[in-house]
Amino acid sequence: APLDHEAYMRLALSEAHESPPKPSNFRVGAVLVDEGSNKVLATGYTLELPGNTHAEQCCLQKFAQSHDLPEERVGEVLPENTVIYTTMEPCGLRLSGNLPCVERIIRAREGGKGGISKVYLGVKEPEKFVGENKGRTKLGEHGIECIHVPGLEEQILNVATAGHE
Ligand SMILES: Nc1nc(=O)c(N)c(NC[C@H](O)[C@H](O)[C@H](O)COP(=O)(O)O)[nH]1
Ligand SMILES: [Zn+2]
Repeated sequence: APLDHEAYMRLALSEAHESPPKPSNFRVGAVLVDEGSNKVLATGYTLELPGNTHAEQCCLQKFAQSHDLPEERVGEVLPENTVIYTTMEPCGLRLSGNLPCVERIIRAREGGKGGISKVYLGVKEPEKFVGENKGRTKLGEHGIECIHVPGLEEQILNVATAGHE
């Protein structure tokens, strides 16, 4: 059955609502999906896991941990046709200096399997913290397709910036 992209993006948006508001980041939700079986592999939201974590990072870490692996080895266990839905495009640079999610998504291709082949995003990152996000270009250079899922932009941005004064 063809994937219902809007349904998965709505699920990611519902995850974003779980994120504690904070002025220095965006409240984002993400869903890791096996496109082959149409199954949700993991969900995540900003700050869900300890350590100033991002939504996409939480998906990868939770799935890796469900296989007793650290996040950096998630590529060893991802199904062939894994994709990720994220309400906001993956970060290419973080003010905290933590490893950006674009790098984590590219790293997931190591480990010999297909890694993440597509990133479905609800909105581009506003240029509030790090200026223009160049992550989509870098993902494309590694054969990872970025696809905009339209229709939820206003709701996504309202949730994302709720912690900002
Ligand atoms: N795609 C995405 N998912 C997230 O879960 C999240 N919080 C951001 N936010 C991007 C923004 O650029 C960074 O939140 C700031 O640059 C601050 O960096 P930290 O979050 O403190 O590492 N972007
Ligand atoms: Zn990130």
